[in-house]
Amino acid sequence: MKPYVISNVGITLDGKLATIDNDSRISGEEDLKRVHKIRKEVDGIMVGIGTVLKDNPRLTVHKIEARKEDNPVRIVVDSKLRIPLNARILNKDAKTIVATTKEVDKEKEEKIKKLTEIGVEVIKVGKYKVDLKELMEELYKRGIKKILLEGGGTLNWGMFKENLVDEVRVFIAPKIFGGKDAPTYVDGEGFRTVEECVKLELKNFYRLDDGLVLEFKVKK
Ligand SMILES: NC(=O)C1=CN([C@@H]2O[C@H](COP(=O)(O)OP(=O)(O)OC[C@H]3O[C@@H](n4cnc5c(N)ncnc54)[C@H](OP(=O)(O)O)[C@@H]3O)[C@@H](O)[C@H]2O)C=CC1
Ligand SMILES: Nc1nc(O)c(N)c(N[C@@H]2O[C@H](COP(=O)(O)O)[C@@H](O)[C@H]2O)n1
Repeated sequence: MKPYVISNVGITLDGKLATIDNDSRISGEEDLKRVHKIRKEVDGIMVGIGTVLKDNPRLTVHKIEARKEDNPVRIVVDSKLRIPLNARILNKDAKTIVATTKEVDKEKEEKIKKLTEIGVEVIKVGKYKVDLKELMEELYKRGIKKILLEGGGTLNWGMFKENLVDEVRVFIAPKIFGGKDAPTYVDGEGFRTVEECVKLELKNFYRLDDGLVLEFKVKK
C-alpha cells in the first residue's frame, strides 16, 4: 500500500521552477494560500534535499490560519544525508522524517545519531539512492496516507518515473524565465518515447492571481 500523492508546483509558462540564480518567486499570495490549504489537508509534505539546500523551506502551514497540529509531517529525500543540522525543516514546528539509504559510513552514522537526538526520524531505504517505492510503503505504514509532493525537479522525475504520483496541480505564472540550466517541473533523464511518458487527464482549471491553476489526474 502507498500514500495518495499530489504533485504541486508553481511554474512559469516555459515550465521553470526557478531562475538560473534560484529565484523561485512564482506564485502570488492567493496561490500560496491555495498551496497551504493543501498542506493543511495532507499527512505529509515531501521535498528533495536539493530544495532544502537551495530554499531552506519551513514546509509548515503558515499562509493561512492554522494550529501546530495542522502541520503535516515533513519528509526530505536525502541519500547522502547532506541536510544541515540548522535547516529550518528540522525546527520544532512539525515532525520531520529524513529518508536516506542503507549505505552508512561512520560520518553518516554520527549524523543519524544527531538527527535522532533532535527528534528527527531517519528511514533507510535503497542502496545508493533513496528507493522511493519502498519509502512510500514505509510512510504508509506510519499512517501517512496522503502526501503533497513539493519538488524540486529531480525528485519530481523520480516520483513520476516510478509511477508514484496520483494527481497534479500546477499554477502557471505569466512569466518566462528561460535558461537551459534553470530547474523545470520534471528534470532527471526524461522518458525516451511518448508511449513511456506520464499521461494526464485534465479535471479542472481556473484563473488565480495573475495566472492559471490546472488540475489533472494521472492516468494509470
Ligand atoms: N516553484 C516551485 O513550485 C518549486 C521550486 N523548487 C525549486 O526547485 C529547485 C530544486 O530542485 P532540485 O535541485 O532538482 O532538487 P530536489 O529537491 O528535486 O532534490 C533532488 C535530490 O533528491 C535526492 N534524491 C534521493 N533519492 C532520489 C530519487 N530516488 N529520485 C530523485 N531524487 C532523489 C538526490 O540527492 P541525493 O542523491 O544527495 O540524495 C537529488 O539530487 C530549487 O531551485 C527550488 O527553488 C522546488 C520546489 C517547488
Ligand atoms: N507553490 C509554490 N510556488 C512557488 O512560487 C514556490 N517558490 C514554491 N516553492 C515551494 O515552497 C517551499 C517554501 O515553503 P515555505 O514557505 O518555506 O514553507 C519551497 O522550498 C518549495 O518547495 N511553491
